[in-house]
Amino acid sequence: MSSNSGIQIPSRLPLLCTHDGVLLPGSTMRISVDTARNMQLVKSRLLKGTSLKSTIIGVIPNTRDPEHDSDELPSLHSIGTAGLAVQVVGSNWPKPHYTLLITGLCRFRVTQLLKEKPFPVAKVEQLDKLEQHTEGDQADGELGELSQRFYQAAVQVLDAVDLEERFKKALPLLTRQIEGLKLLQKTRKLRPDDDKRVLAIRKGGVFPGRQFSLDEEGEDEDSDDTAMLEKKVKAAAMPEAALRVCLKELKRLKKMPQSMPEYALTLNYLEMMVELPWNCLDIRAARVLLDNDHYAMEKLMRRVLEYLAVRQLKSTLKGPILCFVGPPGVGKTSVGRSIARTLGREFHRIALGGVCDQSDIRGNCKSVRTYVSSMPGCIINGLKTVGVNNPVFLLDEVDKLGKSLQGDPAAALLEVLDPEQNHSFTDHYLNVPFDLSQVLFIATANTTATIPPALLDRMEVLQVPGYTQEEKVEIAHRHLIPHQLEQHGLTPQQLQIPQDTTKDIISKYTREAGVRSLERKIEAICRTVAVKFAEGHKVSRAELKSVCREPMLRNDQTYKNKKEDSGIAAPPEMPIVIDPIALKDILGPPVFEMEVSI
Ligand SMILES: Nc1ncnc2c1ncn2[C@@H]1O[C@H](COP(=O)(O)OP(=O)(O)OP(=O)(O)O)[C@@H](O)[C@H]1O
Repeated sequence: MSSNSGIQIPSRLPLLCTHDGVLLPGSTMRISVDTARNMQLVKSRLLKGTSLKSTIIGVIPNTRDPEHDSDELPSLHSIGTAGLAVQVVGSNWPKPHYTLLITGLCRFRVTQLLKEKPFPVAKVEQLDKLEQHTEGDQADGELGELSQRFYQAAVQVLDAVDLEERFKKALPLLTRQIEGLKLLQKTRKLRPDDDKRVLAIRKGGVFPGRQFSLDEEGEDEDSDDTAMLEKKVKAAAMPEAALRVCLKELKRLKKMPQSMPEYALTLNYLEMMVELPWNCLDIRAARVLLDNDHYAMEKLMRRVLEYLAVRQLKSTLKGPILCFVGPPGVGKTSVGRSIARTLGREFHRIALGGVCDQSDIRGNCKSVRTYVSSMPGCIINGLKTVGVNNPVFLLDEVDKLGKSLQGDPAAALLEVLDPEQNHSFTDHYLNVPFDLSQVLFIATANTTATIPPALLDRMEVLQVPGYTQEEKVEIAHRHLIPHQLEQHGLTPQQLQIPQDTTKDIISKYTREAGVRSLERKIEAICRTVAVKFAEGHKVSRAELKSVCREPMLRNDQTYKNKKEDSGIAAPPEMPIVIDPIALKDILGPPVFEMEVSI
């Protein structure tokens, strides 16, 4: 390339129109000249000229068939290649023609056609700036290096005179090229949405060794990509050992030129690792989830998270099972449900209240399987319902287990909860062992006083105390009201229950440690309002007013008159705000009076 440096083509060039090939800079081709215009050019320019300049002509593609070449000059392609006529050979057979051997020098653009006859001459602008490709030029450093590498590879192949040796030399180059293309394709498939990084890899090329970064921005994008990958690796909740391997690979990846085939392979590996469902508990995510579901349960949640974290570290842990003890309606069942959701497991509640027969736990006797009444116990039934072997089973009301002549259900439950035995739990109906070791059991009770001591011994009791009035108000507004609105197909834009109304519900209509009655009262309000909305078009406004107070009374008199006169009211105006009068209308007179100290 450096041999071409400094070439300056003349600003006017005679144009040779070709129709059977395109001359490209750097290539040499034979051109057959037989049209009148081209013959004229050869005769008067190439054969008569004596200077080097006279042997440079413009070769321009012209698709027109020479058979139909007329006097009229066809419209010319605007870009052509200046070529050096190295050889001219003439012949009269089968018809007069010349054969030119021409080497392409550089591209040019036709700026003005100066004359058409006897052959076209045009004013041209040189396009390839050959002089830029000289050594030492700052902008050309990488191109120079590229051409150097290309040259060395080409010389290697050139030196291989023996065909077998030539194959041996050329094949690895070709294979590497194909390998690189395949890797690029793979990377593109792997991250179809991330064109930027494919582009960055493509820019890097597939040459071994130093990375040819043609774009500094590309490097920045790569470091962004590895940073992103690092984040994903850390967030993938993989076990410690896997995380260590990933971080090591990531470190290697950062140092690796992306042009190396191994780069794409490592990237592939890491992408795969982050996408695997590691099924590990992300304690931080679990905390957020549990906190979102419940209010004022920090202590209980902290212990639950500790319990889950320890189980995650040691899945074979044969520790006690958790038992939530507290008054009704404080959220014991719903915490159990949230734990299942957090773990991504199925949830099943087994009501133990009133169970007094051990066959309720472990099924009817195998010998009477054919009897109509024979059936599996609640554990196997539960597993059948959820269809997986690792659900969360909530053993509700363990304190209300009974006892009868048919055997002690607590004894059967002991077997279920004992990690030493429950991997081969035998239900009498099935009569084959079933592994319960993957099931996560959580028990609930209102009091520990009536839990059989042997069972209590296997449990870690977590007290769930009742709530204060303020906590109940918060629970109502954060959880109960939004939940009930949703259940009744209502929105906060349709129904609003102010905090003062909630306080009234708590103090005048409920008397409980938990929030179950409070939830029922909110449900009653939602139900009434939902019915009114559903009947909206049939109910008169006056009727509606007797139930709900509407704060946004419209001032539009025509609207009011129209509605009141017709008696066929439009849907209630929004939002409906439940004030003390509306509350009394819906829930009736207060059930409890405020206690006043005298
Ligand atoms: N802290 C809380 N935050 C949000 N919702 C709560 C909270 N405590 C209770 N609830 C809600 O109150 C309702 C009753 O709770 P839940 O049925 O879990 O009570 P429980 O303690 O299991 O009662 P029981 O002992 O009668 O079975 C549920 O809708 C639950 O979501």
